[in-house]
Amino acid sequence: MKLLGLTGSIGMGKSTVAAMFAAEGVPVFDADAEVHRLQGPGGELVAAIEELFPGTTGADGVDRAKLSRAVLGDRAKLAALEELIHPAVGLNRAAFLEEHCDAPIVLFDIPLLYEKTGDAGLDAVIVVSAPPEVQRERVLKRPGMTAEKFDHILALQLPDAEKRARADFIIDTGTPLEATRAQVDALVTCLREHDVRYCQQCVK
Ligand SMILES: CC(C)(COP(=O)(O)OP(=O)(O)OC[C@H]1O[C@@H](n2cnc3c(N)ncnc32)[C@H](O)[C@@H]1O)[C@@H](O)C(=O)NCCC(=O)NCCS
Ligand SMILES: Nc1ncnc2c1ncn2[C@@H]1O[C@H](COP(=O)(O)OP(=O)(O)OP(=O)(O)O)[C@@H](O)[C@H]1O
Repeated sequence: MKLLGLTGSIGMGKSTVAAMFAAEGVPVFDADAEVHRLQGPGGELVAAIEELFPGTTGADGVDRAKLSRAVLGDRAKLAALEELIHPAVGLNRAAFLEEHCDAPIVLFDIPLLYEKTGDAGLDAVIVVSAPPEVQRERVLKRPGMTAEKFDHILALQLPDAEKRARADFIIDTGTPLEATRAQVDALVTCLREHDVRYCQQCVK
C-alpha cells in the first residue's frame, strides 16, 4: 500500500484535487472534513471549544465565523485550538487507515501537513499549487473572506515556494480543471503500477 499526503496553501485546490483522486477510486481521508465533524452539531469537541472560547458555539455546534475571529489574530489562542483539534484528527486518521488497509493507494488530504503534521510515514507528498494571483482571486471570492483574513492565513502557512521545493509531486491547479484531472489520472495510473521514484521520473 502507498500512503500519499496531499497538501497546499489556502485556496490552492486541495479539496478539488482530492475529489479527483476519489473519483479515480482512491480512498481519501479529509482532515478538514474531520475538523468540521468534530466542531459540528453534536461534535465531540464542541463543549471543550466553548470552555476555551466562550460564546463561539451554539445549537449547531461551533460558529466558525466567531471562532475564527476569536483565534486568528492571537497565536496563543490558535495554538490552544490546534492542541485540542489535531490529536482528535490523528485518531480518526488511524481508524481510516485500518478501514482501508487493502487499498493499493490511499490519500490523506492534510492542509497543514508541512506546518504541523509532518510527512513521517508517508510514501510521497503531493502539493497543489497555482500562481499567487490565481490563488488570491479564488479565495477573495469566498463568502466572508476579506483581504486582511486572507493575508493573515497566508502568513500562518509555509510559503507555496517552500512547499513546492519539498514536494515529491506537484499538481498544477492554475490550469483548467480538465488539465488538472489529467495530471491526477496520470499519477494514479503510474502509482498503481510503479514505485514513487519511477513515477517522479515518468509522470509529467
Ligand atoms: C480557524 C477556523 C475556525 C477558521 O474557520 P473558517 O471556516 O473561517 O476557515 P477554514 O477552516 O475554511 O480555513 C481557511 C484556511 O485557513 C487554513 N487554516 C485553518 N486553520 C489553520 C491553522 N491553524 N494554521 C494555518 N492555517 C489554517 C485552512 O487550511 C484554510 O486554508 C478553522 O479553520 C479551525 O478550526 N482551525 C483549527 C483547526 C485546523 O488547524 N484546521 C486546519 C487543518 S485540519
Ligand atoms: N485546475 C483547478 N484545480 C483545482 N481547483 C480549481 C482549478 N480551476 C479552478 N479551481 C477552483 O479553485 C477553487 C479551489 O478551492 P478548494 O476548496 O479546492 O481549495 P482548498 O485548497 O481545498 O482550500 P482551503 O485551503 O481553503 O481549504 C475551487 O473553487 C475550484 O473549482
